[in-house]
Amino acid sequence: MRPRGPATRHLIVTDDPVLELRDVVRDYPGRTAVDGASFALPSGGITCLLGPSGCGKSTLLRLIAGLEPVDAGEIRIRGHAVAVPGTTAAPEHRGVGLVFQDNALFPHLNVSANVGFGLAAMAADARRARVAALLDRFHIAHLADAWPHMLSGGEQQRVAIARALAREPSLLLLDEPFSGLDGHLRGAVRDALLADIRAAGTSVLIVTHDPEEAMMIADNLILMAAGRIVQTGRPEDCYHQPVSIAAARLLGDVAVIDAVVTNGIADTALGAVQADAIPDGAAKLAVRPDAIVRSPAGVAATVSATRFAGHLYIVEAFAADQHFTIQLPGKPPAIGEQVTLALRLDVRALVVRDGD
Ligand SMILES: Nc1ncnc2c1ncn2[C@@H]1O[C@H](COP(=O)(O)OP(=O)(O)OP(=O)(O)O)[C@@H](O)[C@H]1O
Repeated sequence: MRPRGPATRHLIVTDDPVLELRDVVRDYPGRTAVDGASFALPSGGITCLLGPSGCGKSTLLRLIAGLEPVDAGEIRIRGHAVAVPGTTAAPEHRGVGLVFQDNALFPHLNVSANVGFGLAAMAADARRARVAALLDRFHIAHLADAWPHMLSGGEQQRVAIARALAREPSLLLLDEPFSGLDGHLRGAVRDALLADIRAAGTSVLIVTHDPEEAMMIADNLILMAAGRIVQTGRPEDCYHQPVSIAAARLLGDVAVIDAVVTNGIADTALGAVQADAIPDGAAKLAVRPDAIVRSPAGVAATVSATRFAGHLYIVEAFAADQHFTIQLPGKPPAIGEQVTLALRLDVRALVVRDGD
């Protein structure tokens, strides 16, 4: 097990959080899957938990759902402690709804019975009304009497989400809910489903490893790497103001440029930027690829490769012994051609001390 670092608290919104994790740890033999996770989730809205494969996202979701115990720390839902070491409230007592990738409907129950499954304690009339309202909300009323094996993947998903919302949970947990959707329909199907989920007013935590999707659908992001929460916040803030180069990489391509900091200015081959609070000496500048542009007053660079990426070209170039990957719209330069490159004047850059 790794020594634990100092706990960092990530709070997206502090008042009335639906979910709060404090220094949560989950150890498996030989590895710590969740390593001191702390964050709070606001009531309402969609939050995406994003990170590369194996970083601990599903484990964290299982801890929140109550399918596994925590080894250290605490989980609170609507202010109630539901997990501390040695005590794990059962999933059905947490007020969370959970939908896994495979949707896992009960094969021997029709759609209505699947959706109403958790409502056995309700009077029959009230149960029928709740189920009917959910079938309407998720546009599956016409499938009320169908069996799970008769449904498409998208229909099964709607049934699974309606079922998870039947008991009006405080929090809906979705594990990679869109991974099974077909490419060109994916966006439309996803957006329609999310609109229906938003209309239900439940707070939603979605696990995904797709950064573009996460930024598109989330009100807030939780970025995770190697068992740790590395940053939380609004997608725009996480994208433009990453806390580290590793955090920046979780959301997309990053160009890392050598810099030398002197008196709060980081100087690079492509221009200088402000670098307050960074000590003098060698540093790295991290920018999004669109922050490097062709400019007549720029530094001469030699193009070594170009790749077509649909709406733009990815161009590799060398200047001052450094390699740059940039994005250019329109006709690309030829291999071997000289281009002049500079940092965009309004560049938003992360400057870190070399080695950080
Ligand atoms: N029950 C378990 N026993 C032992 N190790 C486990 C167990 N479950 C997960 N792990 C390990 O813990 C780490 C985190 O796994 P987890 O499934 O939470 O990651 P993930 O981010 O959800 O990955 P993916 O995106 O690939 O689903 C992985 O290295 C995994 O092999």
